Amino acid sequence: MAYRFLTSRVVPSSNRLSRRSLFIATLCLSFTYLCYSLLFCSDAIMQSEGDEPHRCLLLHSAAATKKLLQKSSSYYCTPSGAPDRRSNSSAAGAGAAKFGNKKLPNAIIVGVKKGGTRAVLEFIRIHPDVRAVGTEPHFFDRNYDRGFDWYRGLMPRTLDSQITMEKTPSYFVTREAPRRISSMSRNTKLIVVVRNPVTRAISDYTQTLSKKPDIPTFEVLAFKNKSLGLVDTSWNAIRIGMYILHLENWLQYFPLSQIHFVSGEMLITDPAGELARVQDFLGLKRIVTDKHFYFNKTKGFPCLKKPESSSLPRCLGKSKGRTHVQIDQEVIEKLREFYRPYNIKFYEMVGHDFRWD
Ligand SMILES: Nc1ncnc2c1ncn2[C@@H]1O[C@H](COP(=O)(O)OS(=O)(=O)O)[C@@H](OP(=O)(O)O)[C@H]1O
Repeated sequence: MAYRFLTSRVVPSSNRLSRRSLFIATLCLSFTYLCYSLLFCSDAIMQSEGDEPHRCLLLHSAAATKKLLQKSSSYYCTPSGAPDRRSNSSAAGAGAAKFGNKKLPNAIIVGVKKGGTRAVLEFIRIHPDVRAVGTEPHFFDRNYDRGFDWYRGLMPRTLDSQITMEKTPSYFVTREAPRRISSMSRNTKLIVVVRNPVTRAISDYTQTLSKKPDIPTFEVLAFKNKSLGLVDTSWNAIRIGMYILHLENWLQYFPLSQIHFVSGEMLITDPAGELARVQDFLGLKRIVTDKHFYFNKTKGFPCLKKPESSSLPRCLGKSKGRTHVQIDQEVIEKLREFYRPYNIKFYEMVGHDFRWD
């Protein structure tokens, strides 16, 4: 049909060879465009506060809430670049998208920033009994005034048997977050992905530097007085890693048994092992296993073998696994010393030695 259309309208009937060439050229152009669209949208599995915004989604968003809603329900892109409105990729997820109800989350990944929170959410959401918001709602820190109906509206539809999840890493260090979450439900399950606080701080700084190249050096920001070893605990990149202090605040509202700690280091070396424990904690059947992961040598991280019913990308985006800024060994040693007593108290409290020292 297309060939006939072109031959009858565009090219004079006498020139058969050039008509055929024109038709082939049109086909090639369309195919190139299709490939480009696929590549353009295949940059990252996921977006978050720390990630670059999803380019396809930005094209389709206007007002803030609408954008968040679209982003949260649109994680992958269709080949044309239009958002694919699936919150989850599983068949059960697709069913729930039509028939379920929006519910407040049963489980929240509350921290920590740069701990590996995106990896945990993306890995757990391949479970058919889990559905999650793609982006960070920041409800319990920045958007609390919008109310629970607004928050619920961001959630994907779920069947009764499914768990609703979100992740916002800044909750862990937000003073009001534990009280607010417990007022939503005292049964909310909390997941905290923790990582060596020194590496975490460097990761945090590397991310900020990528957005604001003019900031002072890590060393200048980290110390009030370096020769005296006086660390600046008012700098967020340092403060976030004092895990025990933040945890004490959570423990005023939630029992320890309701908080699960994921090792950010083990998440990279043994993602299946960490995910097995997350599934146990959430009361889920162990469906996400080592069969779902492979180690991507180029990326240097575990990636998903195949997001179900999609052939789209399998590794996290470029903002995950950045090359860190080089920091003097002496600075690293001083920070290790600084964190040691906090780490030890944290290990004692949670009953697990994360071996950061
Ligand atoms: N599978 C896989 N792929 C890529 N990256 C992985 C993975 N597992 C854990 N990580 C580590 O996650 C770190 C980013 O943490 P978050 O996702 O919590 O960051 S953020 O707070 O949402 O910005 C990120 O930190 P950096 O390496 O410093 O970039 C990663 O080390």
